[in-house]
Amino acid sequence: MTAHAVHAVDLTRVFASASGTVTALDGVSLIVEPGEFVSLIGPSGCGKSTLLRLIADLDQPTSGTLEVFGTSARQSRLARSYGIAFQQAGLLPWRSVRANVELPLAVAGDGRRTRRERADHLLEMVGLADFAERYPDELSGGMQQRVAIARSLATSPSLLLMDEPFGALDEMTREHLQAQLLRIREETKAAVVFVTHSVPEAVFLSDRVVVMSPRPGRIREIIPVALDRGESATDAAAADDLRAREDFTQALARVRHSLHAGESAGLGVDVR
Ligand SMILES: Nc1ncnc2c1ncn2[C@@H]1O[C@H](COP(=O)(O)OP(=O)(O)OP(=O)(O)O)[C@@H](O)[C@H]1O
Repeated sequence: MTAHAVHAVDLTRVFASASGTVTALDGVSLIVEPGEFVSLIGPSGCGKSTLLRLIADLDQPTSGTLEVFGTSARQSRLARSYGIAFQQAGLLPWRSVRANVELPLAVAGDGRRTRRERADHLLEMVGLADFAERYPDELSGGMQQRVAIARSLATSPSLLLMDEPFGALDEMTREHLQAQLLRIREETKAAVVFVTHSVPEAVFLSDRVVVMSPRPGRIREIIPVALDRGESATDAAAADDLRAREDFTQALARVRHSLHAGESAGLGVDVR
């Protein structure tokens, strides 16, 4: 039997601070299957980033168990099973675009030629082949984010962890990158855990939307999204059609309803 991409059971994370303790996650259980796209959505402070950081082994749970591809999060990190992209692209300004994408491969000890071939392939994939020699501050925000996504794919991860990667971008760029992400995911077959504040973004991208609630951070509901996305990954008109379709707007309504089910829900969430 193939291992789950992510298998979290009863995860709790309590932070101690001068003003008391904060239960960022309380009894969170979640399975993400290989190749599955799962979004985490919920009001500010409901623990989305905390959950992502635990999966990435950037933080440790207070209690509960967590496996990534059948091993500990730490082993999975060491095996380079996942790539990470955050809201800020986090590129190194003194390295060219290509050198930024090559960085994880350089860290892993890959040779110069392998690195270059892989980086050029990934830049092609995100539509930036002509910008390999440029430097990050010569690129727009959307282009920088595409470089960050290319970099997160450098080691061919089976899991992508993305924390609001399009959060700082304008609506047009955002929708364009959502389509690119759909296509990249089709090509790489990677599982994705994707944190967002946008209901339409979550519905457009996900196989399942995990709705979370705060204080303490819990999973309120997991909503399956069964949409035939057709050519949306490659055809902007098809993506527009999808966003106007009744099954799409019904899925939006379903997620919004779940978000609003709690008294404090809706805060910090884009429910347009
Ligand atoms: N290192 C930390 N020390 C203390 N408290 C923390 C720490 N990290 C997170 N928290 C608290 O844990 C809770 C969950 O935070 P988290 O960042 O996971 O929420 P989030 O859902 O990602 O929020 P947002 O949507 O605003 O990014 C919050 O109350 C936050 O203040």
